Amino acid sequence: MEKWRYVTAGESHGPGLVGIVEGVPAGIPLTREVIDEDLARRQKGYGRGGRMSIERDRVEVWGGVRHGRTLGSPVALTVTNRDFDNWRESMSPDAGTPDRVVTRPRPGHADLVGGIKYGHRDLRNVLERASARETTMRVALGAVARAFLRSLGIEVYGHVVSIGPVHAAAADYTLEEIRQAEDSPVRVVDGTVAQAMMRAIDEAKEAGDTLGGTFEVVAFGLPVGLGSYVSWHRRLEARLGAALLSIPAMKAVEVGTGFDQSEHQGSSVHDAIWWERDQGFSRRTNRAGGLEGGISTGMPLKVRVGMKPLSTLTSPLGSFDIESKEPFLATVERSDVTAVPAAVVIGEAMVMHVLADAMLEKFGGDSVAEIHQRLDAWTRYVQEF
Ligand SMILES: Cc1cc2nc3c(=O)[nH]c(=O)nc-3n(C[C@H](O)[C@H](O)[C@H](O)COP(=O)(O)O)c2cc1C
Ligand SMILES: C=C(O[C@@H]1CC(C(=O)O)=C[C@@H](OP(=O)(O)O)[C@H]1O)C(=O)O
Repeated sequence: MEKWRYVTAGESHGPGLVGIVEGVPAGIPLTREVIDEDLARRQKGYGRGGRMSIERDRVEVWGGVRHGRTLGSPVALTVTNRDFDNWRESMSPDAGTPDRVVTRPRPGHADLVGGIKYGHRDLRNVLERASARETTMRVALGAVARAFLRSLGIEVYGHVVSIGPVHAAAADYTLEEIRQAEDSPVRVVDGTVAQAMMRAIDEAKEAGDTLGGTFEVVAFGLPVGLGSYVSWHRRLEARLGAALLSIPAMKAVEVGTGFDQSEHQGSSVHDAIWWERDQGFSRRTNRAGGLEGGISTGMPLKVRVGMKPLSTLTSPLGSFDIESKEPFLATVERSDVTAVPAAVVIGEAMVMHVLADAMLEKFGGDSVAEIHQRLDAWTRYVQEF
């Protein structure tokens, strides 16, 4: 069973989002400011639509934290949807006749298949939860995982690699370099491509279209030995892949130089093993992206994610009304043009949930101090292996 378990609830235009994470060790330094920082990071990014100027995501802590430290009990969080003020009637939980009924499914969104699956003839009942608004709470809970991992010397950050056709140069960035992407409106480390990315976003907007892209998430400071090859569901890349593909609009995950590896010979792909008396075993390259046999190697863990262009287009695409069965051209009032910079922060959160779980699985413990002791003993063992 998973050691780090979390659940979220809440609709996009309802009162807000709720989340609980269970399995959080005691003694982790955690404040509202730390969580709000990641929530604010998720709201940023050139190409977001009107909704982000309405929301000012701030967390409320309902349990699990006292005087800036976790208690070992479940951590319970909420975030208010400010937009709910404009939707009070439509989103009321009380009995009544729904207004603002949606009968025109957007190609590429969950509207049609969700309606068929759940028997909803008002497709608002689908889009309210399929919306990526829900990822706000994954990021809030992910900030709890960040605080836990940070207390053990692990840092997880990401950056945009491409938006539409515009690619940043490939590089093995340090943590400090990746953190600099925060100053970029498109969350890109390579500042030389930022303008071209923003131009591509402007052009897509002008054309009533949308753009996808790719981003990278890197975890620094991981010990050797998280995950396992012994069963399919314990392989760390399988767990990371599932977590990352669970983010709306994510369609591809690559570990290390994954796709490129398939085109080269083994001798130029695998990372040679090195040994030194003081340091023990290490690698001088990291094409594997920090994983071998589903187990962390101690090198930075690197995953890349491919995001599709958003489906709500202002330039219309063909669809049929589910009531009248009349064809129509799907159009909208409000949507993001691209959300790749925001998706980076959601990707970080999903990686951190997986890593928090893997750390608990390997090192157990009810308090951070206890886990620290086990991690230190393990690190000594690995050095001497
Ligand atoms: C941060 C973020 C923002 C998004 N914003 C929009 C949006 O404004 N309009 C839209 O149509 N889809 C948006 N999406 C994508 C949809 O939520 C997603 O396409 C939909 O849930 C269907 O799921 P699928 O694409 O995985 O099949 C966004 C996704 C993310 C991660
Ligand atoms: C609200 C968020 O993203 C939303 C995700 C989304 C979608 O269809 O996924 C559609 C848009 O919402 P709306 O229809 O209200 O304009 C985005 O703004 C958020 O990220 O917090």
